[in-house]
Order: sequence, then C-alpha cells, then structure tokens
Amino acid sequence: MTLIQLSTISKTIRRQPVLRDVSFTVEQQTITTLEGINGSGKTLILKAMLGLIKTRGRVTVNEIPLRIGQRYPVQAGILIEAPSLIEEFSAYKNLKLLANLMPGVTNQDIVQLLHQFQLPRENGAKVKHFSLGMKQKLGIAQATLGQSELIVLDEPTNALDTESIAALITYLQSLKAAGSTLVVASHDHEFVSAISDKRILVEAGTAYEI
Ligand SMILES: Nc1ncnc2c1ncn2[C@@H]1O[C@H](COP(=O)(O)OP(=O)(O)OP(=O)(O)O)[C@@H](O)[C@H]1O
Repeated sequence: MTLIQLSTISKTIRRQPVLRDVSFTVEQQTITTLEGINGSGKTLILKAMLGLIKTRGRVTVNEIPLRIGQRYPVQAGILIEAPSLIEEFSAYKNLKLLANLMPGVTNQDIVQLLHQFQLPRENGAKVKHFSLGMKQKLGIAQATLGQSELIVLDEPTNALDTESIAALITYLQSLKAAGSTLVVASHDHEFVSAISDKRILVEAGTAYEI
C-alpha cells in the first residue's frame, strides 16, 4: 500500500529550478532512500513530502492531498538538518520534553532509546558537553521516539563512526519490522545499500528510481 505519492513536484528558487518533476511513491512499512551528492535536492524533496515548503505538483499522504499549514495526515518523526536540542538539558530531559507531547510514550521507552544509542542515562551530562556524534544520535532518538507511522531522517550517519552506523542499520530495520515507514536521505552509498527497499537517485533536482 502506498503511504506517500509525489507527482511532478517542481520548485524554483530565485529563478533557479531546484526540483524538476519529481515523482515517486513511498510504500507502507518499507525503507525508501534518497541518494545524491551535496546540493542535489534531497532535503528539499523531504521538506516537500512533509508539506514544509511550497512546490508545484501534488503530494498525497494516505491519498489525502497535502496542504501547507494543515495537520499532517499521519504521525511523523523527523530529523532534518541539525537536531533541535536544548544544550542545558541532559539527553533524558530532551527526550522527556518531547515524550510529554506524545501520548503513550513512557519513561521506559526513553531509557530504552538511551541504551540503544549508548547515550548517558537519566542524570547524565548536559547536551552541551556531547560530541557531534552523540548529538546526532540524540537527534535520531528524537525522531524515532514513539515509533511514529512515518520516520524521516536526513543524513542520519553524519558524524557517526562505523560501529554506530552498523547499529543504526539494525535499528532502522527493527523500526520497519515494527510497522514504521522510513524515508532516509544520505550520500553514504554503503549505508543506503544496506537499508533500502526502494532507492531514489537525486541528481540536480531530478529523481530516478534505481
Ligand atoms: N532557501 C534556499 N535558497 C536558495 N537556494 C536553496 C535554498 N534551499 C535550497 N537551495 C538550493 O537547492 C538545491 C538543493 O538543496 P538541498 O538542501 O535539497 O540539497 P541536498 O541534496 O539536501 O544537499 P546536502 O547533501 O548538502 O544536504 C541546492 O542547490 C541549494 O543551494
């Protein structure tokens, strides 16, 4: 079953075409990847898919046409660009803040996520003392907290070491097995090969399935 359909999505910024007739579908309970070099248009496609930017063309989610400013049709966990973290809080407190907005997410869920990403436990260090990789892991943890129906990750392997990338691959596959649909943008070819059910190559604003 199709969760998201993009049909002929185009966008021009300052007279430069940045997206050109992008069309593809995201099927439920699969991992779709967007692969491409810096500046190819991956992030803009993710934003278009989430109704965060205005484009020409049409996006539907569960067959509902997306309109900017309206409630997104499904619950989505998102990491796009830098994670939004409160530097003065611990990893636990950052996740707790988000959990307070999500019905059904327990303290145990937070503790499990901290364990999954090998982040400091409840009374651990403040985020301002974290390494870049630790901040990235906390950003991914925020996006996967509550195992949303849709999980969108932009360059999740940024700043992660090889071991952490291997753990992330297993974790993303377990989220899919538990029912989530994932869309992941990355320029990391090996990572993309390991997780993809559907691969979309993004080149200068165009997208091809490979
Ligand atoms: N607000 C903006 N103003 C001007 N140009 C923009 C803006 N946002 C994106 N672009 C341009 O659109 C193109 C695609 O950008 P996008 O961020 O989608 O690339 P990307 O594939 O995600 O790159 P990266 O791997 O570096 O994150 C780039 O050429 C970028 O310069």
